[in-house]
Amino acid sequence: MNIIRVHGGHALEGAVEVSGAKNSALKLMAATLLAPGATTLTNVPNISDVHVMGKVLKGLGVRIDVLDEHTLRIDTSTADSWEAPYELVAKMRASTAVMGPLLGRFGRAKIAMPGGCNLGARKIDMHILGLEALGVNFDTDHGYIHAAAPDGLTGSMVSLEFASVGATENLIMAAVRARGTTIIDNAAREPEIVDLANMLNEMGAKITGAGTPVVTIEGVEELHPVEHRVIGDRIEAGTFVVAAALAAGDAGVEVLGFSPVHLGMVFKKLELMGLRYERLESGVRAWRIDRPAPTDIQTLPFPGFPTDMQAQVMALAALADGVSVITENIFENRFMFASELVRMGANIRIESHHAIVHGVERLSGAEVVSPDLRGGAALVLAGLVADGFTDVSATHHIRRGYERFVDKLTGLGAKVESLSLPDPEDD
Ligand SMILES: CC(=O)N[C@H]1[C@@H](OP(=O)(O)OP(=O)(O)OC[C@H]2O[C@@H](n3ccc(=O)[nH]c3=O)[C@H](O)[C@@H]2O)O[C@H](CO)[C@@H](O)[C@@H]1O
Ligand SMILES: C=C(OP(=O)(O)O)C(=O)O
Repeated sequence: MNIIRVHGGHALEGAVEVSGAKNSALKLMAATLLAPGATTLTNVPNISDVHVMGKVLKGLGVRIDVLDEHTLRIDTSTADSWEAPYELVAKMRASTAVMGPLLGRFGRAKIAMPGGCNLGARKIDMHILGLEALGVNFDTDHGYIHAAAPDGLTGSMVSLEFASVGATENLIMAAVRARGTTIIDNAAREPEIVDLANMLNEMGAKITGAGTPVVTIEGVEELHPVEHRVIGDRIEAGTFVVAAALAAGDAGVEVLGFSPVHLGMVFKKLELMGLRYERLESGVRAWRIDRPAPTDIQTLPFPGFPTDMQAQVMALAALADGVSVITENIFENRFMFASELVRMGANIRIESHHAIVHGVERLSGAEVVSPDLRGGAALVLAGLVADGFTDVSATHHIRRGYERFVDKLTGLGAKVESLSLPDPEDD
């Protein structure tokens, strides 16, 4: 059993460089399918989700050369399959991001139905409705979605019921090769979507409005391979900013390699909780908050407060001087880590999609289970300031999205170790 053991009470100092954004890199990798030839992606995070997307692409006949730890040369000229199998989609839902590119390239895709995951049901009905508007027929059997556009894709007007990140991305990636113009209304505005549109435009696509609620895509005949740098990971950055808010020494901690503009609402809420920070050329320096003020947060699509930062900020609110209310509007199961935080002495009551967090003066180290990616990271953060040590298990969730998390924290002066312990189930 792999665990992360965190010894509380060690002040953080120095600088940490964040990796490329998981949620950008995965979609950029999928988008390379649209440009036959070799695209080079730099600043790719070395995380397990990227390895899964690599397997998905290889299964489609793509060749991937790892030029260095963060640089992938992805040659899609040999792609000859359009199937994303169950074993990979079940491991990582973002595998469904190949649907739009496969439709754009081959006019067909066979994708395992993703099913639910530990964050909730996570349907893909909006992806399907949007692609149907572009002329795609869907059929499902034996757990697979068969998508086909026998007459090619045709540009259309698509209004999304909700600003879904994945649906917006799949639609953009299909529409770049459609005949005519596609307009996506109520599109998601996340920075990773802007990164995707930027790369596609470098490849020869004609996309305007990415980062706004109305994205217009004029279809083109072909796209060509490029070299593109993945943007810095705003969620990894936000995680380290919360680490600083909990545990930085007097000199503060520098979090580098991302754009603070991508975390506007997170900084606004953290400032109201007492965070002091200064902008640097490629990041921020942040200081510890002596005793955080309580907060009132609701997760929303960008530029609202990101659901992917909710758990980390709840770990901070657990130590606030008062009662915080945190409302989760995006994923129904995203409070699972709260009961683990309660094992560490937090006082949290969940009422439907609201968490009422009564701040306590101290947390105490305990054995806890990482229920998902961000919940796991939040438990490690809580361990930084808990009395004694905290053992966080199910660390594979954390490796999905954090490159060398333990090393980066250790580099800041935290006492954190990766350990392999005998599994109690084996006794
Ligand atoms: C790999 C990746 O980029 N993941 C991010 C992406 O996930 P993802 O792209 O899956 O998130 P969406 O924005 O699509 O989902 C938002 C909500 O809409 C629902 N929904 C979505 C599509 C659909 O067809 N039908 C439907 O009901 C989902 O179940 C969820 O409740 O955006 C989320 C919201 O910012 C982030 O938390 C994830 O980190
Ligand atoms: C929810 C997340 O990712 P995914 O959509 O890949 O599950 C996340 O990055 O916090």
